[in-house]
Amino acid sequence: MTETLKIATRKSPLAMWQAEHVAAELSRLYPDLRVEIVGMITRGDKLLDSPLAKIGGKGLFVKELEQGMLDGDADIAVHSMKDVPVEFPDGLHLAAILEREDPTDAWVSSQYATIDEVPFGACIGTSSLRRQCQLAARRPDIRIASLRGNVNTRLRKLDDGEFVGILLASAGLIRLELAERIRARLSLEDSLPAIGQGAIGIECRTADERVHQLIAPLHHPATAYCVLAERAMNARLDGGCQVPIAGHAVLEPDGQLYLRGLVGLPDGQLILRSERRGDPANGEAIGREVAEELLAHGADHILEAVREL
Ligand SMILES: NCc1[nH]cc(CCC(=O)O)c1CC(=O)O
Repeated sequence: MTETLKIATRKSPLAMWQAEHVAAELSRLYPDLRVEIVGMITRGDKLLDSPLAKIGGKGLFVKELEQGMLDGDADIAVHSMKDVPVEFPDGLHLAAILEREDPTDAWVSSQYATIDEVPFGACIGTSSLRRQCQLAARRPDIRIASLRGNVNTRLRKLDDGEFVGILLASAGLIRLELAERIRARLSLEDSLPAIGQGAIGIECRTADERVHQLIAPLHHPATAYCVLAERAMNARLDGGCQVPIAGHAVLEPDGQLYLRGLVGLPDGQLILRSERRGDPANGEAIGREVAEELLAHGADHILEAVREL
């Protein structure tokens, strides 16, 4: 009998692309394996227009996929690491992290090549408090309007003329072959990315040895060191829901892991930053240290204030 592996995924175009990417990699590695994609509609997809922070955060996009794996309807779930909650349910874990795509935030606009060219008081679309906070710090005059929906919906709202430009993850645009819409990639100094941005993760049953062996070659250790450091920082900050937290790690040419973290007020009036370098093997400790320093400078007060908004 042919061996089968079932991939659970959300049905948004980006999620489907990511699941198909993993399916293609697995088929290339194992020509005899039958790979099936099981598209699921999550509560988060149904509630796309409500403020996510108020209805339970990002976990809403993964619960159905996790139940599918626990019930045996699927073997793995493919996620954007940015959207994977800190905790996993009993019986499931994160088993592989793929090589990271461009981690930057992208400026998308038909009118202005850079944000610096945007006229005083114009309106830019983003629903990310993290992007909003860093943008407002640079350009306090700019009006920021909420922008929800999948990548294609957001681009349509831009084209409808609601905004002079919008901010999106470069990785999503590149994967959907929309890279030509990127007018500028924001530097890590101007817009520190979200934890896990640009990386894809594979979740599976903790006890499933067969699946672990199948997906092991997709794991990219350098990306994993960085993403696990970012996630350790996020876990210590308790940044589960939609909060203005940024964190990005890189491996430097000398082999050191370099993690930068940021917590800010959504209006950009206050931004706390911290950074650390160290051995990638200690990435999670580095993440906790960056979080501790942010907390020592008052990050907990910022996060508490934001949760009450
Ligand atoms: N929050 C939705 C989401 N989750 C992952 C990506 C982009 C791809 C990635 O970061 O891996 C996006 C879209 C966006 O923020 O523009």
